[in-house]
Amino acid sequence: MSNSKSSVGIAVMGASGRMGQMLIETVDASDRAHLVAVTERPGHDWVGADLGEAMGGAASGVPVVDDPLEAIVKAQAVIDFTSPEATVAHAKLTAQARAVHVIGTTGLSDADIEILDACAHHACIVRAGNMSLGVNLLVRLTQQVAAALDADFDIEVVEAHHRHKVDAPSGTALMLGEAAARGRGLELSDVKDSGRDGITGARKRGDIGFSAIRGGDVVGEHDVIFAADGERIVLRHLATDRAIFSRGALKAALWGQGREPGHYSMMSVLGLA
Ligand SMILES: NC(=O)C1=CN([C@@H]2O[C@H](COP(=O)(O)OP(=O)(O)OC[C@H]3O[C@@H](n4cnc5c(N)ncnc54)[C@H](OP(=O)(O)O)[C@@H]3O)[C@@H](O)[C@H]2O)C=CC1
Ligand SMILES: O=C(O)C1=N[C@H](C(=O)O)C[C@H](O)C1
Repeated sequence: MSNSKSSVGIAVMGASGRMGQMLIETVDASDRAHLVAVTERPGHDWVGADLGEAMGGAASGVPVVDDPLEAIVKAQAVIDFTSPEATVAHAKLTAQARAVHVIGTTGLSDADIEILDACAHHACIVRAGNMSLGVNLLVRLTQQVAAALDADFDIEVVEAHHRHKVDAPSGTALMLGEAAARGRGLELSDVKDSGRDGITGARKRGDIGFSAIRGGDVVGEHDVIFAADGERIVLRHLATDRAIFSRGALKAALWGQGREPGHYSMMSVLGLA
């Protein structure tokens, strides 16, 4: 764990979560950042414990707190993979503290995103439904392929995740669908077809369909299918290790230092914008 003058102080929200624990490992292994604070939901078993001991190791000297403000005021960057409700509450505080807020949380509503837009007038927010290099490159490729093909090619986004995931379509699937719609010069909301069940009628030409599979420990799999008569193109990303997301999030936290307030995506961080 680095703690030199140039090292960036990071707060991780939702420390006990699948991503929370991965983020803590990634920050600990970095020579450009160090952990200054971690939070958990009020009432969680870990609150009040030493983080290292709560994770089953040696004492780390970092307590798990349930007051987000207590964590945010110590940090130069806040990394947040929690729930939509918690993330919106955290954004109001990071805006006041002028801390960089890296948001990986998915399932945010349009109203939530409007609040984040307002907070981004005061602080740098980097938000993406997927922080991996591979998926962000796939987003770019999806837009290009969609732009090259007409509506004779039906576009379907199929995603698979572990049994604990609570939102669908995944944040990544929505990024891919938005990229496909953009490639065709359309708004996704005008052509989105999600959650087919029962007598749905035939597929509408030009629609972008979404299907979600949930099971086991699947980290995250996404296919963008372009299906025409007689041929199919499939663009695919397979995540096998959550470290791809935490490495991306830490990169965003470092990129955000000294950055003008604004609501940025990983495309900017990765130089793909
Ligand atoms: N953008 C990306 O690259 C990625 C995004 N994600 C997204 O990140 C989010 C989290 O995923 P995952 O780690 O699998 O989920 P988990 O449920 O494992 O983790 C979420 C954690 O946040 C905690 N939490 C909830 N509310 C609060 C609060 N108010 N204050 C502090 N902590 C809180 C939860 O506690 P408790 O369980 O007690 O409620 C839990 O420990 C999801 O939205 C997921 O889709 C995931 C991977 C990659
Ligand atoms: O909940 C997850 O696990 C993941 N969520 C993100 C999403 O909704 O796309 C990113 C990744 O696929 C894992």
